[in-house]
This record gives sequence, structure tokens and C-alpha cells, in this order.
Amino acid sequence: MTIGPTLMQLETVVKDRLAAADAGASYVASLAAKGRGKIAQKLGEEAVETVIAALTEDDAALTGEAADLIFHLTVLLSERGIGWDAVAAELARRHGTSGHAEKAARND
Ligand SMILES: N=c1c2ncn([C@@H]3O[C@H](COP(=O)(O)OP(=O)(O)OP(=O)(O)O)[C@@H](O)[C@H]3O)c2ncn1[C@@H]1O[C@H](COP(=O)(O)O)[C@@H](O)[C@H]1O
Repeated sequence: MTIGPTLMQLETVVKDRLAAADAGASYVASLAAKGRGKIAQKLGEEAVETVIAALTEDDAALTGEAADLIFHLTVLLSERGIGWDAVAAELARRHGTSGHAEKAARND
């Protein structure tokens, strides 16, 4: 199992749900209907849960929280119109650049 195709499949489904006129039984559509702030809030909650799992829980729990985190990040990026291809391009641009050099380039 590789992450790339899985993320692209998820992104396709998420974009489809975001475009749906009727939220119906879709979690993605119902979350998006509450607004970008709510999606961002959920992402933040999942990030905290991931950190807690990393520090206090087993590998299975951490893996589950990581999946929740990436799912909600996919929803937020898609709602902003940003695809995983753009994130992949940014990571590829950084590849071979040391983290310190990258930080200096961003001047932070
Ligand atoms: N990967 C996921 C996924 N991961 C987590 N979740 C949902 O994310 C929600 C938030 O998790 P929480 O632990 O915070 O649970 P909660 O207390 O019910 O959430 P809130 O009431 O606080 O919003 C849960 O309802 C999970 O079911 C997901 N819902 C959907 N997907 C994918 O998105 C696709 C589209 O889903 P629908 O929009 O439901 O058709 C699906 O086919 C899946 O591939």
C-alpha cells in the first residue's frame, strides 16, 4: 500500500462530496456546510489527538489518529481548492534541500 494513490482517491471523493448540492449522509458535505472555520477546528482537534496518541497510546491508536488528521487536512485543502499535487510539488521542491537551508530561505 502506497500513500500517493490513496490520497488521490480520497481527494477525488472529498471533492465530489464538496460539490454535492445536498449534504445528505455525507460527513464531508455536512462538515463543509458548517464552514471553513469548523473544518479548521476539526483539523486542530485531530492534530492534538495525534500528539496525545504519540505520547500515550499504542501504534494502532496513533495510526488511526494520523489517518483522521490526514483526512481532515484533505478536506481543508480541498475546500481551499488546493490539491495534494500542489503539496507534493512543494515537498519535491524541498527535496535535497536541508531543513535548515529551507528555514533560512523562508526567513523564519
Ligand atoms: N476517511 C474518512 C474519515 N475519517 C474520519 N471520518 C469521520 O470524521 C468524523 C470526526 O471524527 P470524530 O472522532 O471527531 O467524531 P465525531 O465526534 O463524530 O465528530 P464531531 O461530531 O465532533 O464532528 C467521524 O464522524 C468519522 O466518521 C471520516 N469520514 C470520511 N472519510 C472518507 O471520506 C469519504 C467520504 O465520506 P462521506 O462524506 O461521509 O461520504 C469516505 O468514503 C471515506 O473515504
